[in-house]
Amino acid sequence: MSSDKTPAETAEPTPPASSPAGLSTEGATPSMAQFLEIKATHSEYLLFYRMGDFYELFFEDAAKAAEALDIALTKRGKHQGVDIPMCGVPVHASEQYLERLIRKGFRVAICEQMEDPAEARKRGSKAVVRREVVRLVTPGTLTEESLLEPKQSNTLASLGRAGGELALAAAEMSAGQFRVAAVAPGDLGVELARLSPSELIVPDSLFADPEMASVLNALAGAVTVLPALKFESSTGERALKSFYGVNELAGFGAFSRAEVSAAGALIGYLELTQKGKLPALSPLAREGAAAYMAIDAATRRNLELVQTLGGERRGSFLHAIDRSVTAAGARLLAARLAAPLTDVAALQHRQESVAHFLKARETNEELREKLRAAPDIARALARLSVQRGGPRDLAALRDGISAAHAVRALVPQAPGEAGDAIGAILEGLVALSPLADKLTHLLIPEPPFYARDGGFVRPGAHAALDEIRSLRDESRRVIATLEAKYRDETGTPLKIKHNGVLGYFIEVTPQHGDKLMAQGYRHRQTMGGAVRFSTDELSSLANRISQAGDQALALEKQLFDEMCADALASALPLSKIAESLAILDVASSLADLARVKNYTRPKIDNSKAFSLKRARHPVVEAALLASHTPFVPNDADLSSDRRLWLVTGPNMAGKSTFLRQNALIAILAQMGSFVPAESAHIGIVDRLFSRVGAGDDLAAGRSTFMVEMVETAAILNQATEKSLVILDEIGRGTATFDGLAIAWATAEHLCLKNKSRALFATHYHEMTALAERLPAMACVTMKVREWNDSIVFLHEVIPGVADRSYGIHVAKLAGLPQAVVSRAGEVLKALEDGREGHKPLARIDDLPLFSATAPVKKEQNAVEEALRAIDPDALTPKAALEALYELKAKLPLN
Ligand SMILES: Nc1ncnc2c1ncn2[C@@H]1O[C@H](COP(=O)(O)OP(=O)(O)OP(=O)(O)O)[C@@H](O)[C@H]1O
Repeated sequence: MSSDKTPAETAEPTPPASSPAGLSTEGATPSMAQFLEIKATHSEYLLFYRMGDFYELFFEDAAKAAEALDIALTKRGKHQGVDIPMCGVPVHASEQYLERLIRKGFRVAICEQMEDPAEARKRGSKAVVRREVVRLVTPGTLTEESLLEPKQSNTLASLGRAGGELALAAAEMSAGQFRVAAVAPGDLGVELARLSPSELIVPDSLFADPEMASVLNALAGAVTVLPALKFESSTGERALKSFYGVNELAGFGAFSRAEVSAAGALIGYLELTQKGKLPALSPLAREGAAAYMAIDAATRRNLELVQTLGGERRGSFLHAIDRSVTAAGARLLAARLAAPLTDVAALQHRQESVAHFLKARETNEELREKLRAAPDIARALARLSVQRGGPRDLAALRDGISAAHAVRALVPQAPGEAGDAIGAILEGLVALSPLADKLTHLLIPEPPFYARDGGFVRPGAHAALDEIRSLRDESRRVIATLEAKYRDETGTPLKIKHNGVLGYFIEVTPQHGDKLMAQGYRHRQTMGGAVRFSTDELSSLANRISQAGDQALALEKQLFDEMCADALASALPLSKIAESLAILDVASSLADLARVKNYTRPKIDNSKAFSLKRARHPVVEAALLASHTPFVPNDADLSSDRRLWLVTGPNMAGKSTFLRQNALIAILAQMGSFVPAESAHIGIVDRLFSRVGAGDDLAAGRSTFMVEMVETAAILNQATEKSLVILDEIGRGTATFDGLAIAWATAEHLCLKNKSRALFATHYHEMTALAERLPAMACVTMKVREWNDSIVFLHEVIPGVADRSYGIHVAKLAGLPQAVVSRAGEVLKALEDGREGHKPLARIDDLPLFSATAPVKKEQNAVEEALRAIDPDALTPKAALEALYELKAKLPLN
């Protein structure tokens, strides 16, 4: 058996196995046994098994991968008498296949050949090539450019529990960050929503804990369950100490056992997946509690912070405010959006730098030009640190350092208060000239991705390499001369060619073959249309060429390793440069945003103020701009004596837009950005809640109303005097009186118990009566104008109560059949009269049936018509629910 055959090829027939799962090694050949052993220890991974130029997958792995990748599933040999399913991907194109598998939620173990087949044969003709798993590819441990979204960070998180406490650690492998924080059980969902990890490792004991189920289920495919043993704090402490090469962890801070458990398990997982090639991570930093505005997952989703409800980035809040010019800047902006600060001083610091670049407009524009040229230093460095980098990554460092130089020369030290803020950023832009000089000297301007084929060292940069290369090139010229000489000698139009199997050879058409044979040329191969020969002279020349090529490659590889070592020795200053460039990009892009969109600097303090003048919704404003419609700015003032605003008004009048714009502005302000308003004064918001619109959580088996109530419960249980709460049409999903009662009690609780600043939009006009009993509640409404039996929305928030709901007008605008609109008008009148003391249903009974104004059949047709017009495939769950409401409304009353 050849040492490099697939295990399947050499399997001896034995009784058929009942299933490919749980395969035994009984009767297996040595190479099959090797495969099965490796697979057994990586059963939860798809095993990419290196066979020459391919990664091959067998058994169930092959079936799963072939389906996921849409590639051919074949068979290769038999195991215990049964065909072995097999598929494979070429090594050189494996990244693209990996990407697809990872995106589909698979985890992959890469198993390489650790020696040459020839070496294995030295141990005996039946020896198997040594193979080892060199890496486990999981969503949280990716570094490849093709596997990562440039503008999205990729966080690996770890959840630990010890002594009844929980802690979350998070590492950004591709940016080198590493943090840990204790977390209260009730805040776990919020913290995970902020981190939004690509992968969360949890001990099996926690995973089995029913109290964790709803939080962990929300992360679904991102959760990796590991044995609780891996989370022991003593093991964790050892892992951390050895990772940082220290005797004591105290130098990094005082960590609780839960924190050590989470952080230590994370390092352990990196060791497991990276097989010793550990990334460079910053010293473990402990995050203080309450450093960030708490925003739960539902609020993030409802406010469409980073993606719309339909899953698009375009149309999201982040998309509307992102004017960054580098991928690292975009990631930092997203991180700031995910975690708005609660520290006034830190926010003022951020505001100062935005103000500085807003004032220095010309510098800012030049700065943006320079930043645009800055490559992604952090990700290049991460790849190099786990030995997956290439010359292109070294060039990224070279160009990054030079961009940092250019930026430093451009941005002068700022005067006054901005001085501290700008100074702190510029400090990170260290010169690193020796490294930059070396990389510039050695690398060609645009080197290839991989080092394996060479060709990236600049000609003239290294004398010994130049010499070998010229020898190689010279020999190629000698071959051309040789060809001419042999043509003369033989009088044939022979050619000297090269291929991977024969190397260099002489080729003639068959009619000239005998002539060459007669002249003593050495015959090598006869093909259909050609005969191939060689000579001693050609062989020795070919040898020289190939040796020179090998030598050149080895030398380039050595130079590459040296450059990598130099770069990694400067990993810390390099990540500082990367960080400073990203901070500059964010400051300068927020300044650009403020200038272009006319944003203003909010006053931020620890008061409970929330006062905005002429404020706008960043996303709706941008959308309206596209259709040349002006956005109507609105004020908001939620000071203590009118901290709850009850917003009434017809559908489509702009209530939701108004509610959301206030929440978004609070986030913007606490990101350190300027805000879309004429003036703003915001007292730090500790928690932001938003309950808007209807959305089924069918996957979790909860109805619309249940979701609404769960979210409302979370708000009422957690909102504080410093929180901001947005409630849109609470109670809509149930019977009118129940809904009104719940909305009523919720508003009372919010105003009197939570005492939060709150905006409460409702269609229950009855609730405005609450204003008399709640002095801190104010009633506002959306201004509309009636015109020719129709209404015009003015989108202006004014004090007062909507006098009517105009639902029927809106229905008419939406194209409800005229007969339905008229009938609804009659019913409405009867209901309204009913409020004045008559029995409404009796009054409706008194009305002539629909048939009196329009034939019933016609109305049934209207429902049918509407049904026919619906394309279920094109509807979102929300739109479907709304369509259902509309359909019900179209039914004739009986
Ligand atoms: N301030 C504004 N200026 C200009 N147009 C606006 C403004 N506010 C809202 N609009 C427009 O009105 C549309 C409807 O707004 P919105 O969804 O906020 O209404 P609503 O009162 O919440 O309606 P519903 O009660 O049906 O949810 C928006 O899509 C937008 O185009």
